[in-house]
Amino acid sequence: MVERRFPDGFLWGTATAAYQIEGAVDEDGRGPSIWDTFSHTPGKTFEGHTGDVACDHYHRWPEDVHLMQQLGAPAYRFSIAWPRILPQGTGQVNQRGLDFYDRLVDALLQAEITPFVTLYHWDLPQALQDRGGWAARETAEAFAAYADVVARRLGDRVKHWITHNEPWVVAFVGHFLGVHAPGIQDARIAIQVSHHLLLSHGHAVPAIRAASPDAQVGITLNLSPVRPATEAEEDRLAAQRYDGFLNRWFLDPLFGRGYPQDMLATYGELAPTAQTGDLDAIAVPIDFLGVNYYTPAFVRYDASVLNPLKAILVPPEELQAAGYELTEMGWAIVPDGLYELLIRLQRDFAPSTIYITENGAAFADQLEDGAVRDPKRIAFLHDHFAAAHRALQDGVPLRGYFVWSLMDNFEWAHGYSKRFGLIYIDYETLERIPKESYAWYSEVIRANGLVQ
Ligand SMILES: CO[C@H](O)c1c[n+]2c([nH]1)[C@H](O)[C@@H](O)[C@H](O)[C@H]2CO
Repeated sequence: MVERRFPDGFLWGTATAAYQIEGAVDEDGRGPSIWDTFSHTPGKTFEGHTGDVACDHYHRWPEDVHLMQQLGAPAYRFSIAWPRILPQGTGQVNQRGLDFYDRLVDALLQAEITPFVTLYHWDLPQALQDRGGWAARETAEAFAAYADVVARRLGDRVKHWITHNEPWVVAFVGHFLGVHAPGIQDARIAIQVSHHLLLSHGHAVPAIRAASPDAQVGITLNLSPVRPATEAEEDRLAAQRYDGFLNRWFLDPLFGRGYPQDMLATYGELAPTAQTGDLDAIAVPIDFLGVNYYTPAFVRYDASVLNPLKAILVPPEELQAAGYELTEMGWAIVPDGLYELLIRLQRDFAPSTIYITENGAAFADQLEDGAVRDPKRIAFLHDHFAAAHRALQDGVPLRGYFVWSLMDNFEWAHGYSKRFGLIYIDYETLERIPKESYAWYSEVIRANGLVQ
């Protein structure tokens, strides 16, 4: 008996990203990306892992589409590798790169799977980085030109487009913390990068719409409810600043409100340089908001003068001591955080449509007697699906849910040490082994709801 039934036509899916699964980094004319450079730089990734082979999806995609078909998920979110399409970032188009995605899209449609295409999931062509990368305004234009090339080739069949995956991570993990490519540690550059990413989104949307009639176009943000560590005034104010840093800095301009005044004041002379018309371009109406949710942000005041935010995240061990169960990433498991986030988005921004474009968890999956029993992932997904269902009942326009991830893959700086997949990858043989959660999710999709 289905206790929590989702609306008819609800788009259940899975998600991946090019650099994390494809491999074949030197094949068919692909150029190097900043993640090729970064992962090959000693000390940057777990045990020097790279995406050179990854899951070899570039060659094994027919098997992977078959596994999606067997799962029964009606949608699949994947990203296109800019360096396969424009190896130098601009200029000469690599037709063999377009051909790969053309074949993949046709196979998905043949399998009655709706493709959701992410145009940028962090693998900037190295040639563009050599010309300033996202810190250079020209890269925003290069992105719009890349989007145009891809949409012209696939736009007759791809009708769901995501310009960017998580501009906050690209800007602040890649250019402030420096633990993602390109490994820059500069707050001013990071804030300027966030502006150029949003600007590139604003210029890409009209290009996609022109080349892909009646398409739905959106952007995916990593968003979290922000919870103060204590009710102390300084912690509550720190949480407010962190909410501006993580959430409102992107949501406000995308929904036509410009950059939040409190954050411009907090950033002071670190604030981005914008040109006339930039904010109007960024505020181009979108058809949906993609939400990546994994865990709330628990925040406390930090007096360090080197930290303009004066707010830091509570460390995982403290959360564990406070009773939270953690995933292998050290992220607290808080399904209600998803409900809280969705209700807030509906209340404060009222997007016409929301897709959860990523939600999932890494656990210490073990292959035993040819099987992978992952009850923690089943419990994680069950409880987050239930939270999404509650939000739907409270009026949130949620139209789909993409589990991260279809298969274990290259988890950025963690390399292959963290497993998020519904399908286990044996990295020795590249064999695909569906986990118990794969069968469980298949049942949820078939029932279009939770059965208990
Ligand atoms: C706080 O988590 C982030 O929102 C986030 C988590 N994740 C992501 N963003 C990225 O979009 C994926 O490429 C990662 O593989 C995935 C799992 O780490």
